[in-house]
Parts: sequence; structure tokens; C-alpha cells
Amino acid sequence: MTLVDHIPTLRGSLNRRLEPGIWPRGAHLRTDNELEIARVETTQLAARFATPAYVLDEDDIRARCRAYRAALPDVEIAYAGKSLMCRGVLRIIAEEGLSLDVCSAGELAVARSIGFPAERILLHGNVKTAEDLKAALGYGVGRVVIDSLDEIHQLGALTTTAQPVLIRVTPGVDGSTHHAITTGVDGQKFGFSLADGAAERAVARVLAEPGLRLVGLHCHIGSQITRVAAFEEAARRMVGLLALIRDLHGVVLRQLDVGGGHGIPYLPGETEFDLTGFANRLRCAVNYESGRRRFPVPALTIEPGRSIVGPAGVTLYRVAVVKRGATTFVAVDGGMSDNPRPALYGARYTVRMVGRPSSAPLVPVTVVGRHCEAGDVLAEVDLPADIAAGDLLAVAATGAYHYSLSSNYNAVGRPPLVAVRDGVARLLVRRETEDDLLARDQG
Ligand SMILES: Cc1ncc(COP(=O)(O)O)c(C=O)c1O
Ligand SMILES: N[C@@H](CCCC[NH3+])C(=O)O
Repeated sequence: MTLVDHIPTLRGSLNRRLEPGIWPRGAHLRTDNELEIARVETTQLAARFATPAYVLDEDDIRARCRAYRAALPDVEIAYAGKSLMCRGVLRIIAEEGLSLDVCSAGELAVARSIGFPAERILLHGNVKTAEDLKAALGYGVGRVVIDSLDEIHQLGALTTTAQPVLIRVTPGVDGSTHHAITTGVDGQKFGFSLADGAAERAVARVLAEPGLRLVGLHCHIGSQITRVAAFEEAARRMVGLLALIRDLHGVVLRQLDVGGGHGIPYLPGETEFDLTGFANRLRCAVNYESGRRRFPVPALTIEPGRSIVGPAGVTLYRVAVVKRGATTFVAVDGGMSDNPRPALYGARYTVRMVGRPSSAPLVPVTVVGRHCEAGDVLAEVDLPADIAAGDLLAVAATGAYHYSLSSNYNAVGRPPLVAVRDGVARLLVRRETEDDLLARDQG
């Protein structure tokens, strides 16, 4: 802490500029401190849909899809549906020409309900239940990504024609991210280890299974990673394995899926993912390694989720209570049920009081939720000293892994998901009601 941090009056009052790179592209802060997203006032959104509410800048999502396609024109971009899955978002993804990664029969059902093209769908997961596998085969998904020896037999026993599959490999690359979302190293539950030969043994088993057709390899080293070199290293190792498989089995696998995991900034000053650098270095690494091993350059797939939808989302909360003391607690009408990420990963956020002007100095506060846990903390940030019940808070970069991680803790209904575009708000998913909560309860 510096001296300035201890003296509220020196901390300044509300910054009139939105932190660059953190808020949706269509976000604009007016001089009266009204936050507009895609020319829709967030005070109007809060009035119409109530709070908490997840707001999505549709054009931001579309722009991110297009940026990926422009940077990687010959690479298949498969949106990781787990990051934010609903029909409205999948329609955007389908319209933008992306493929889709699903990891359960439930996610597949959403995709299926809008007729997402089956050949552009990949099924993932370390556990795929019989229902998941049957649903995938029933819809005719393009590829299933095999994650265990058990699954080889389980899937093989269900197929009637040879199902195209990839094998998920753990390449032994650490993306330097939170341990709960680190998946490229040995000692975690996903994939077959490259280092101990498990991946090579899985290849032999799949090749011997008549119900499966091995078309390529997959890896996913983790999430919220900005170090491009980690993806480059993983790709290099995977091409090495493709060449080894050719040498050992005489089989040339044409597809290489290097997963997703591209990080986004949540706080000012955090590194943005270098998409152009990633595209160049991925292409160079794969071309170089393929050339060196005289292996035909494989067709590439990537699976970004967070970096497609994360920055497009903003959560709106209403301040319910302010408790002033040694710590000032600003308690809002949502919390860990709509955002468990601070509790799960120590995630931090950029938060603003919006909707009315304030010239009060900024003071440190702890933004907490309404749930029955002391750990229900959303953020530790600076907000205007005159913050009061009824004020509106906007939390940035909540498009990915918020709606999809939300729960009904304390029988609180999940917030609505609202898309905004060209001055118009469109409800994608309505708020969960008490009737919804009671609907499954058999009494
Ligand atoms: C197999 C797979 N692909 C893609 C992703 C998408 O990750 P992210 O949202 O970090 O891009 C995940 C989640 O980490 C995943 O498990
Ligand atoms: N849920 C995690 C990301 C998980 C990535 C999925 N494999 C997060 O919110 O950061």
C-alpha cells in the first residue's frame, strides 16, 4: 500500500473513462455516469429486467468470432460451449461459422434444439455417460474426443458405423494458470499422458477398435492462459506424437486440435491474449515441426470459449445494503450463486458504480453477495464514498463461466441473460422463478 491508498481524498473520484480492454466494445460511459452497452442504458436494463442481470454485447461476440476467423483463416474455430451455453449464443456462433465443443448430452441438446450442424460438433469430457455417448451418436456429431481406455470400449460398443474420434493427450505443458484449471500436465484427471506412453497405448487400442475411426489428436493445456509459448510448445509436442504414430503404426492422422484456454484481462493492466502472435507462432511451430519430421501439415482446430464471450458480458447488481466500519461492505442482490469464481479461483474484477454522477472520493470497499457464507465476496475495489443502497453496480468481463457456473444456492433464482445490439435489448434466458425452483420438487 502506498500513502495515497490510505488517504481517500487523494484517491480521486470516479474515473470518467472505462478501463480499456476490460469492458465490451460497445460499452460507453456518459458524462452523467450512465453506462451504455450497444447504445442501451444499463439503468433501463436494470429497470426492465431487474437485477442481478447478465448483459451481453452481441456485436462484441460477433467481432471476436470474426477476429479469430481472420487471424486463423484455415483453422477450425470450435467455440467451447461450456463457457456460455444457451440457444441465443449458439445461434450467433453458428451464424459466424464456428464449430462447437460440447461436453454433455445436455449441452448437445441445446445445440440440437437450434439445429447446430452435427458435423461441426465435438464431444468432450473425462466422463461421458452412456446417455452422453448415445446422444452424440444419435445426432451424428462430427468427432468424439476419447479421454480414457474405458471410453474406447464404451463408445465402440455403441457405434454402428465407425465414429470419427480424436484422442486427448496430456502434453506435459504448464500454461501457468490457476491449478484448478491447469490441464496440460500429468497428475490431473484429463487425457492420456504423453510422457509415460499412455497416449501411444491409447492410440493402439483405438486403432484396434472397429467401431472407432481415429482421425487425429487433441490437447487442451488449461484455461485463462496468456503465454503463447505454452500453446506453441504443446503444438510442437503433439506434431511429434503424430509423427511417432505414423512411424509405429503406419497411420497418418490428419487432424490436430490444440484446445482453447486463451486468457482475457479482468483488471486494468492485465495482459491481453496476443491473437495475431498466437496465430503466427502456432502456424510456424506446426509447419516447422511437421517439416522436420516429414509429416504432412495437419488440419488444425482450436477451442476458445472465454476469449469469445468473456469480455462481452457485464453483470448488473443493485446495492442492497452498505455497512460502514473498519471495512465498508457493499452488499448486492446477487453473489456467489451468479458468480462463484472469486470463491473458486480467487478471481478479481473491475467494478463500477454506474447510473448516477458522483464526485465523492473513491474509497476501498468489499463488494459482497447475499448468500449465507462469509466467503461470498465478489470483489475488493474502490467505489465512491457516497455509495448507497439502491445504487447500480456493473461488473466487467462476466460473459464466460458465470451464467454457466451459476447455482440456486439459498433457493435464489438464476439471473436473466440479456443480449444488447444497436440500441435494442433481447431476453435470451429469463430469470428463474420460484415456480421454476419448485417445479422439480416432488413434495
Ligand atoms: C476441452 C476444452 N476445450 C476448450 C475449453 C475452453 O477453454 P477456454 O474457455 O478457457 O477457452 C475447455 C475449458 O477449459 C476445455 O476443457
Ligand atoms: N470455470 C473456469 C474455467 C474452466 C475451463 C473449462 N475447462 C473459470 O471460470 O475460469
